[in-house]
Amino acid sequence: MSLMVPSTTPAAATLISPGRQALDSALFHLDQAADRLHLDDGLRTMLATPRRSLTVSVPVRREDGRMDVVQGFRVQHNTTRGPAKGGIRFHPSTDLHEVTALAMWMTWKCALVGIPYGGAKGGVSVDPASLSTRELERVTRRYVNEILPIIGPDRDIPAPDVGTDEQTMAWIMDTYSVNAGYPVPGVVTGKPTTLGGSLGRAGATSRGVQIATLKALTGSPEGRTVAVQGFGKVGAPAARLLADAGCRVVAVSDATGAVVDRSGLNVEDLQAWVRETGGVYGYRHADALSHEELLELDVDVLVPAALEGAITAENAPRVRARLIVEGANGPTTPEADRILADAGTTVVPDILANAGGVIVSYLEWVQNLQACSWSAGEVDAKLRELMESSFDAVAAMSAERGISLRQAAHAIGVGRVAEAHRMRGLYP
Ligand SMILES: NC(=O)C1=CN([C@@H]2O[C@H](COP(=O)(O)OP(=O)(O)OC[C@H]3O[C@@H](n4cnc5c(N)ncnc54)[C@H](OP(=O)(O)O)[C@@H]3O)[C@@H](O)[C@H]2O)C=CC1
Ligand SMILES: O=C(O)CCC(=O)C(=O)O
Repeated sequence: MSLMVPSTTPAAATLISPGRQALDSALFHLDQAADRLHLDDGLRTMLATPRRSLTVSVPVRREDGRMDVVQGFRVQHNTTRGPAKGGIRFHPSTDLHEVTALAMWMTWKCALVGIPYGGAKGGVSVDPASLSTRELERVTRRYVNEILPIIGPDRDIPAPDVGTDEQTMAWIMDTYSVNAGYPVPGVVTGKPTTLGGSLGRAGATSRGVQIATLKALTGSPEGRTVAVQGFGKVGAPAARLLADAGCRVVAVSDATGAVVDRSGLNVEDLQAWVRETGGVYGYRHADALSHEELLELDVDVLVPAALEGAITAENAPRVRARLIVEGANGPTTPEADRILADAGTTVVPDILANAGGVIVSYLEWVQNLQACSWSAGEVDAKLRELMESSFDAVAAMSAERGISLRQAAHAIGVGRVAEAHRMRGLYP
């Protein structure tokens, strides 16, 4: 049984919303893994269907007194291996399909790296840049109040994603705790360290991207050229860490534009420019290029670290990077994957490459539950161990079975969740 039919032409893809395309991709990869694992139709359907999906209306009182209403979502895709876990995204194009896809990827990711969680994701269809800090706080608190009955340290633990940050997590912790009547730091991860956040969480996803890149690059990273799409919480520290490891970061982009310097960007200086001006656009010490050109640069490594659907059937034939390390979730469509595989390009898939964030979220949650705190070195050592062992398991299966790293990662992640279903007897 096939769970879906992916759109096969670029023209067809443009008729479908980005969220629906992301969900189609997620279902396509599940389908492939289910075939490989010989899962029966009932189990396949269970794994394709979210356990719980909540859509809420979030009224926002604007500074000028107007009242807007935006949509919010929390999808718990699976809770068979443990409480649901996953970030909260604030973005204007977020919809239920996108959040469902992202929640499903969280399930496989947590299973793949062996942490005791299911998968979830949340989102609010709002542009955070268009709101004042007070409006943002009101949206966050109201959204959390609406999803309150289904979250909690034993149920579902949110974290940052696109458009949210440590401050958002602090408001979530506070809103939940005020309702509970006592402080509940373990309800959310990615908090400021003053509220029980873990050392190392802020850069954890990027550190994982660095570890995955260094594992995937055969030979020394020295002088290897890198382009990074997205210069936010994942992309900017990833660029910096890859430069620290000896790579030459030649181009980065954000929503404002893209910049290139073949002799190597000074990432720290560029971060200072972004803090000052709000984006990479106009950076003095580099040339401008288009968003599309960045993805097609002749570089050793491309790190997509923005949104889904960046590399498609349309632009994949022009992608020249030999290695793609997916900092973002779902940046490569299944059609693009096939084109890249035929061209001999290695893709380290999202559920492996960007797992550093949820790994350190898990470490933060464990510290919260035990009321203790670990040093930055302890956290980094555990992160490194889990990233490297997960990478090795995926690479070994890929080599053994002659399948892509993405297919191997999904076979392991989906296989572990399917096995947990069988053991619990949820599927008699
Ligand atoms: N934060 C985390 O811990 C984790 C995040 N991820 C994934 O990583 C990705 C990025 O998340 P995160 O860094 O947290 O999000 P942020 O909101 O911090 O950053 C997103 C970045 O993408 C940029 N961007 C948006 N649209 C484009 C575009 N068309 N071209 C180039 N850049 C663009 C934004 O630019 P601008 O600032 O100008 O809007 C911003 O620099 C997402 O896919 C997320 O799901 C995965 C695992 C964990
Ligand atoms: O840290 C977490 O719990 C989740 C991070 C996340 O949203 C992701 O890995 O996509």
